Amino acid sequence: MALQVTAAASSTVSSAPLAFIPARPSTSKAAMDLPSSSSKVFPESHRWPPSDCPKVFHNQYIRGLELPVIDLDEDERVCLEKLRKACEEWGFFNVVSHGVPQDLMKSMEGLSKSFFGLPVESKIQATEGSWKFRLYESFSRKKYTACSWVEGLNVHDLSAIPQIASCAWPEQSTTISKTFTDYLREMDKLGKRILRLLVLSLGVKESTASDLLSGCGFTGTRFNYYPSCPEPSMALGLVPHTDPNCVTILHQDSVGGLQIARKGQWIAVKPIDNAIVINIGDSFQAWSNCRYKSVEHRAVVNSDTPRVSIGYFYGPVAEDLVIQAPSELVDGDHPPVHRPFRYMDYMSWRTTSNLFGKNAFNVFTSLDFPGAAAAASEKP
Ligand SMILES: O=C(O)CCC(=O)C(=O)O
Ligand SMILES: [Fe+2]
Repeated sequence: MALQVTAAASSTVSSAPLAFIPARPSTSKAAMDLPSSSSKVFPESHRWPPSDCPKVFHNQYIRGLELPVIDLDEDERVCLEKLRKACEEWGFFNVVSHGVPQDLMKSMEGLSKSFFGLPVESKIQATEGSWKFRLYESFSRKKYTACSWVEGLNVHDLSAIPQIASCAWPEQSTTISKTFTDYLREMDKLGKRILRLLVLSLGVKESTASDLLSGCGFTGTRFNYYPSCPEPSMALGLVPHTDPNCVTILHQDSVGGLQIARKGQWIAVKPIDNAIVINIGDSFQAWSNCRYKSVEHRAVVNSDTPRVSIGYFYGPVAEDLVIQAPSELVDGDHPPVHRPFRYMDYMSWRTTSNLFGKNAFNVFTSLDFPGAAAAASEKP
């Protein structure tokens, strides 16, 4: 059975398959290939096939195609209406008056830059264990032809904070642990607040959504560092993808590089001072019965200025939470689009599937899943 969402997603710009070559260099090989960011040599390991290369510059913003801005201090009814429109039309928006102290955001940005500025060996040493340090690699070695122009630090376990702080900044580890913890607490508060508003903006009562609201929390955070790149038009910072969780909170510096797929083109997102970018993840798309969609996005790089971004992923943490649209969102005009699923199963599927971009989600949640599973084992 053809899925509504599959059809919609296939019209996005990024559905063009990224070339598939199973063998990829190991992390250390990729690191060895990578020149220091000041070098003018572009390593072949990072050259993407022309069809995947970005044609829109990091700062090629289009007037009139800016992300909606939601002021969280506005009257709740007005805010919900704007939110609904932003989610239906974009799947991405900026929030202002979000309550996260500006100095905390700047401190975190500074810490992130300071961490990525450490020698490679120190970064690897400081992140052994539950921190996963990804060095110039694509999300999955199996899936992609080339490495991404990014260093990424993924954190799934908050108890690792003191370890990284004491390895990376032995002299100030207590203060730095506190900054990390305070920051993540603020992100958690914001994630909770946004998820509730999203539910209400769909006209669903909080009580109906209680399983979702109480079953979501921190599913991870990722620090991205994109060094300046001698050949940005042949490189990708992050490959096109959707986020699997419910709500992503993206804090970026002022350089620019985030691009989102919209109506067949890539739109460069202009950073706004003190604003935070929010996007809908796959799990919320499923819960909303596809009223709100997760949107493919990517990061491009530039030749002048390194960039940092910090993604905070808020989503299902309760193991027994089944992601399923509430009855208010299913009717004759809105038949069920996705099958119910558990987040952990979806995450396992993502790591083993060969599908790119949003296709992994579309196939995994399709209502005729057994047939779709066979399709997924084929090369895209
Ligand atoms: O750096 C960016 O702008 C995008 C980051 C992102 O999409 C992610 O970490 O999932
Ligand atoms: Fe993302």
